[in-house]
Amino acid sequence: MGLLQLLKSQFLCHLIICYVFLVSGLIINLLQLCTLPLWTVSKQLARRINIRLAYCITSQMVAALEWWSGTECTLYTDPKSYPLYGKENAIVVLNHTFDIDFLCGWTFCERFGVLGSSKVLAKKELSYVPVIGWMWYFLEIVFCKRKWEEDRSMVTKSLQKLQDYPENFWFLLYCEGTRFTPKKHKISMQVAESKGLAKLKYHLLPRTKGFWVTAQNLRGTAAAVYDSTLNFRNDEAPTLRGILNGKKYHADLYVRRIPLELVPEDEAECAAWLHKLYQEKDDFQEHYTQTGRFPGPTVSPPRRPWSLINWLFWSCLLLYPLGLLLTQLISSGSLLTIVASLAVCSAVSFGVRWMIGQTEIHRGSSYGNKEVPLNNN
Ligand SMILES: CCCCC/C=C\C/C=C\CCCCCCCC(=O)SCCNC(=O)CCNC(=O)[C@H](O)C(C)(C)COP(=O)(O)OP(=O)(O)OC[C@H]1O[C@@H](n2cnc3c(N)ncnc32)[C@H](O)[C@@H]1OP(=O)(O)O
Ligand SMILES: CCCCCCCCCCCCCCCCCC(=O)OC[C@@H](O)COP(=O)(O)O
Repeated sequence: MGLLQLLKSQFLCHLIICYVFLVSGLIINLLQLCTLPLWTVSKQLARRINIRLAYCITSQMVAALEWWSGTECTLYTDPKSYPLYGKENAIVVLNHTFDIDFLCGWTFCERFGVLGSSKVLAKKELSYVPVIGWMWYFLEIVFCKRKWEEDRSMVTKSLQKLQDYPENFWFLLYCEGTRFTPKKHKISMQVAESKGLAKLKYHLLPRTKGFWVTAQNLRGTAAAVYDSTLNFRNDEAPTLRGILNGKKYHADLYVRRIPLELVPEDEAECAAWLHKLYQEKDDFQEHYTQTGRFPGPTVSPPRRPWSLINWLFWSCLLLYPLGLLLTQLISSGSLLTIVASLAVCSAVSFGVRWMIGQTEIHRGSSYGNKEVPLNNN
């Protein structure tokens, strides 16, 4: 293990990175709160400011992946579609298989200049996560309870609000609705069988309602669906803890650009279209398993310096007062202040561990885990 690698694996380094992330995140959340009065005066200006503030948070995590861990991201795509990425609004359909698939998504957003503005149909529970979840309120992220009857009108309203969004965005949909586990896969394949649908080997059965409502409400706003299939080389199982430890992964992403006009408007036809899309995605994953690559030509969109610059900025801003504080603390020699400081460090460490836990599949929800009574007619 090299010296740099040894340094990256040190708990103290992680604590410093997490301190910068947490404190800068809370400061940005506060600044976002201060933009509230602006929404009534100039909604578009408030949105543009919030896009930039959100970028300051999410790009720190992207910087950890790109610059700290040095993870490589390769894109497999049609060269004719490539120039359009980042220049139009799009609905992104991505497999939900890895702890950090969302972070790879963010990384591609960063490379195409849409990181601050990108959106997702996210489960309501994530809105309570400090920093990220609070930031999402101001980004007009669409939340769902994963109960269609309750979600229908709220999701529709939130999507309609995006029709006059001032900057290009990608709207991410994990149609599987939850992350892949063998148990959830087994249950969803029982549902597939009962519906007479072909079985999938690498994906859960997609939930079609969210996709249909998104396609319907973003027609005329989004130009295309980006069908995206992600995998990692050498059977890597990447985690956020691995990224913090400086572990380098190799992400491969296959993207097909499908004009939104090709997605049927009728709900049942749209559902059938999505099921067929997932069967194709499954074939791509099979191809990857057999050959170690996706079909078609590759490009490696270059990493941009902005995520690193932003990270260095916040580190300098927040580590200087921390250094001063620690020096004063040690020179004061007061046992009480030292104990209080250790308690604050433990709180930061505990808080961040809890947040990292949100990204771990083995701590995932029970959604899709329960056997459903099947109608085999
Ligand atoms: C490559 C570039 C990447 C770009 C990235 C861009 C942007 C990045 C931005 C942000 C990144 C942040 C990342 C954060 C990630 C957070 C993501 C999440 O929180 S995922 C979870 C929430 N999202 C979803 O669930 C979306 C998909 N779900 C749906 O669309 C659902 O339909 C719904 C709208 C949520 C409603 O949920 P509900 O449970 O009520 O679903 P349904 O009505 O569809 O379910 C009933 C239906 O399904 C059948 N059924 C029953 N059991 C199963 C099963 N196990 N599997 C599949 N289907 C099942 C059941 O028979 C019913 O069928 P029918 O409709 O025919 O009656
Ligand atoms: C600079 C780097 C510092 C890193 C240290 C701090 C890390 C803090 C990380 C907080 C990240 C919070 C964002 C969580 C996004 C999780 C996305 C996700 O994958 O959600 C799962 C849902 O889709 C489905 O849920 P399940 O039904 O599978 O359950």
